[in-house]
Amino acid sequence: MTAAPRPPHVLMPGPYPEWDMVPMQASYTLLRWWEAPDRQAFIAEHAADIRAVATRGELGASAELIASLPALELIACYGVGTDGIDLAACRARGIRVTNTPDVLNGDVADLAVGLTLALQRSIPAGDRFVRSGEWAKGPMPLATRFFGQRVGIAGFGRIGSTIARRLSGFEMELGYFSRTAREDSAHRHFGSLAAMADWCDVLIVILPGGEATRGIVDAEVLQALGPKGWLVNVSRGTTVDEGALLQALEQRAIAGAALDVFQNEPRIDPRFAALDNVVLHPHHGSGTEQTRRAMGELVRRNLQAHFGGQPLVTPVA
Ligand SMILES: NC(=O)c1ccc[n+]([C@@H]2O[C@H](COP(=O)([O-])OP(=O)(O)OC[C@H]3O[C@@H](n4cnc5c(N)ncnc54)[C@H](O)[C@@H]3O)[C@@H](O)[C@H]2O)c1
Ligand SMILES: O=C(O)[C@H](O)CO
Repeated sequence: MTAAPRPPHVLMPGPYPEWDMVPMQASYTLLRWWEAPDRQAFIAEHAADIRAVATRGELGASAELIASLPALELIACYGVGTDGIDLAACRARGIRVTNTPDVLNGDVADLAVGLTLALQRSIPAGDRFVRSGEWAKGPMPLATRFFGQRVGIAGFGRIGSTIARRLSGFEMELGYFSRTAREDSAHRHFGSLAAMADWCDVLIVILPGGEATRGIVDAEVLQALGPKGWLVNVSRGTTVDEGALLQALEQRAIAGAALDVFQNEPRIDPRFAALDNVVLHPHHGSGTEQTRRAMGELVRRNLQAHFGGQPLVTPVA
């Protein structure tokens, strides 16, 4: 009697929600790397068997990890941003990569709009004002009107265009920054981020991370945004020059910022917490149960397609 084939070995740098772990465990030999006391020894022990890595956006897959896995065929990312995965190393070896696009557009767009509202209408500050009893001493300072502003969206892809659709209900004048103008959009196109920052009241950043966009929101862009301008970043911490941003916030060279993403997450620069012109959020753009379930399902469909010899559902490479 021939032995049943072994379920493919899948390395997980970090866990997924239980509702994903249970079905994945039933189909694959899951290697729980985050639980290994000696991570290097763990890889050395299992490297020859590992055919897939099921990672998360913030955990990625480094060139070093990829090089240490000779049997690797697929990296499936739970998240749309693949800047943490060394795509060049994957392409060089024909390793396929998948992500979870589209299913999270609505949630990330909602958060971008919510953060902008929270920032300009001082919603977290209002909550603190009521809780602390300050209200009994007098009214809260006036906030800034949200509707009817000029909003510039940097990165006009799946999520950026969803943000634009959400904002059209708030009577905004919209512009977007991208390398080429989109024929399917009537909004104002900017080929220069600084020019858009100069034009808009609110700059929402939803570009991919990675080398091409590193520090693209720099001191010049912040200066163009100016003391009445607001920054909202739901992209990656790397797209903003954080030193320049902290200085601009501390000196009120911009009005304020709402940030879902930071450099050095989750141990962010403590200077942010001392500011009263920021709204801070823990990288939770897609963080609803509905969307996380859809993301997990898409990861599993990609793994299933790969090991079933079918075309990948959402390939990146
Ligand atoms: N905060 C969160 O929790 C969260 C959640 C999901 C996605 N994200 C981030 O949002 C990013 C965008 O996601 P998406 O699905 O909309 O991606 P997308 O690929 O559909 O859109 C990105 C857009 O940016 C443009 N672009 C890329 N490089 C550029 C450059 N150098 N200059 C100008 N434009 C450039 C692309 O042409 C594209 O139109 C992801 O890569 C991820 O980093 C964050
Ligand atoms: O890119 C994404 O989907 C989120 O930021 C999580 O990595």
